[in-house]
Amino acid sequence: MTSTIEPLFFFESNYLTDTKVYVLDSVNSGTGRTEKKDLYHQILKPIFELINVDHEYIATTSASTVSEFAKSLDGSRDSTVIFISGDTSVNEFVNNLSDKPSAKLKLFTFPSGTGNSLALSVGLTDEIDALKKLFNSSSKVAPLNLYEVDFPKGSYFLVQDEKTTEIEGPLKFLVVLSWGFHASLVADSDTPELRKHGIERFKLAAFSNLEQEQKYEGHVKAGDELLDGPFAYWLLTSAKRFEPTFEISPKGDILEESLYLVSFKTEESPSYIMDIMMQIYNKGSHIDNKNVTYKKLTKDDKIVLTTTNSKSLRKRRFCLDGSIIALPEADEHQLSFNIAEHPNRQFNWELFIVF
Ligand SMILES: Nc1ncnc2c1ncn2[C@@H]1O[C@H](COP(=O)(O)OP(=O)(O)OP(=O)(O)O)[C@@H](O)[C@H]1O
Repeated sequence: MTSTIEPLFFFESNYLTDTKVYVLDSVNSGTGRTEKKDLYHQILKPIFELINVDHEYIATTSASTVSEFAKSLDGSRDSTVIFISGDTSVNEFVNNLSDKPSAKLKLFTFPSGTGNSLALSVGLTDEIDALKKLFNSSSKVAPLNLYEVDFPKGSYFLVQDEKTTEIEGPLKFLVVLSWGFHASLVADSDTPELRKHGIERFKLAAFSNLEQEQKYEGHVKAGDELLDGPFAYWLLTSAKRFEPTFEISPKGDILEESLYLVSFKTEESPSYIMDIMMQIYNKGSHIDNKNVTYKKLTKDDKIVLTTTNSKSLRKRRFCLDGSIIALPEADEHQLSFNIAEHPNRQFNWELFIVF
């Protein structure tokens, strides 16, 4: 009898020549594009022309370009999609792939958004560093793990506090699903005014949230543990860091099929949230704080979150890789999460990350 051991990742040098190549430039990501700050036109296009990389360039023109592009992929060929974006655009792409075709999809992510947790998680820390990796013959490819969340019926996307699309089925996330303080600051920072500040927008929104009580009532069953709220902070993540120095999950490894629950309860003290945020910035030392829950969850763990007293909009907003989702107006809700058996699949597509 023979047995084979599948490697976690393999070296890959031919994704620019052997697959159909797309460059998806999400032009609103980060602080946007200007004539002087335009990675594709200034750097990538001239190099691709020089070395004859046949590719299709798509620049977003609206909030639906990413999803329309994902829906348009027909799966007739394996493809490589190079994202010049942040995490939200990658999430929108994955969640809008069509359920008919089947092919392999390799994703390469330039860290061109605000948070860039996915790119950071595979060591792509800045655009120039990522550019070197894109052309490096010893780049690696690994399965891109996706996690599933089932929102209550009637939940909807919220863009700049306005209701947009209603959610029709379970959604995938790649790096983070949050509630509480984290979701609130991401939601509140999504205004044209704050977006001009780049990564600082999260800090500005964080300070205004710190002036309000952070009390999100409910409980979570995570594996063999039942944790009672009210929570100030609550999230599930596969990533190690959300920003270069914001080490939310020091034991996290995006290449593993696992999530970490990071949460802490509401306290009376005026400074407890800031103190824990500083510990996160201090090499993730919050995981040693007895008030912080830090728990690894794998595919055998059932995760169910119940929210209570959650009628007010601020209490029922969630962040899905940067997108904001609101639950319908009701006192109580249940959300379930799933770590699948083959987490790098969306319908019949097989997804990989290049780094
Ligand atoms: N021309 C456009 N008009 C309106 N919305 C756009 C346009 N281009 C992109 N978008 C949307 O803007 C968002 C950009 O999110 P993305 O994650 O790429 O960047 P970010 O928010 O700066 O980074 P991060 O998610 O890492 O914090 C996506 O929802 C995308 O669909």
